[in-house]
Amino acid sequence: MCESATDAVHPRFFKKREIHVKGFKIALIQLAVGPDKAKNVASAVSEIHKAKDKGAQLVALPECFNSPYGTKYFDEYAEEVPSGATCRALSKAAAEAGVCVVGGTVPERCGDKLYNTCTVWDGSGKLLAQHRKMHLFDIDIPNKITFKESEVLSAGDQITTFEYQGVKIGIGICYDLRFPEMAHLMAKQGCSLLVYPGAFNMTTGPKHWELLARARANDEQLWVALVSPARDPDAGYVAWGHSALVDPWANLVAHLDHRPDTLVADLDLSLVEEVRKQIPIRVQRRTDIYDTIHKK
Ligand SMILES: NC(=O)CCC(=O)C(=O)O
Repeated sequence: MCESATDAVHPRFFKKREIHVKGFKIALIQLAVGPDKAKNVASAVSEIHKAKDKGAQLVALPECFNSPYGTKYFDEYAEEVPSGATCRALSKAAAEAGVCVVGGTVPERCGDKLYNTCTVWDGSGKLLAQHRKMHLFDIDIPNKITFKESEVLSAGDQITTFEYQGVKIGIGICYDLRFPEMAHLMAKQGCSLLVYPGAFNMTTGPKHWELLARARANDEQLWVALVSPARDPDAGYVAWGHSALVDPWANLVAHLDHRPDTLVADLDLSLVEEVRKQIPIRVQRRTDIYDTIHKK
């Protein structure tokens, strides 16, 4: 029952799949996604186990990892959360591997509505959190990309944060990344890391994907992880790829290119406090002024 462009890499970037700083080890799985749902889920499960073998404590999958991304697919691939086959596979994988799984997203069916939903499973396979994409991807860039999730999906209305092994983590889904207010609310709930399963495209990906991750990290002084599907040039919607990790100083510390791969990184969570202490914007906000003007 349900409730509720180009691949050019800027010279300043360094490409590295494994970094070693102290803290919390995460794996971002840039999965190859195709039309075969069972195959998509099986390869996600297999990658979760491989990531565990590399020491990951949290493993994250991309947006729409069990289905091609496109409005015409959502109804056919949709499942109830948490009773559907994909959720059951994620729960089992999380329990068997003993890791937290941020389960990318799946099209969720709830009554007569569909949502784009991320589920989060703890190391015993228990559902820790469920986030329904709050900002639907409705854009129209003539001769480039027109997409209207709202034709078939309903929007979520909740901020989603959870705690795992002492780390407070927030979840947004793809287009949610464009909304600083949402990241701000998650930071206010104590998050040190925001994870965004996402699938930007070949028009907005090169322009905004990394920029937005660095902007959110800089605004909120926390870690930001973006997890994309791998690029399939023959798909109806071609994902940008480039899963990425940004630190609380807004450095792009690691990223992938467009191919199937896994980024494993050890997050130094002490950087969150370091940057917040050294650049104390959190206590310097003039909410007295903003609120007054806002009310006029
Ligand atoms: N799946 C999405 O929400 C795509 C968002 C996107 O590409 C963007 O530019 O924003």
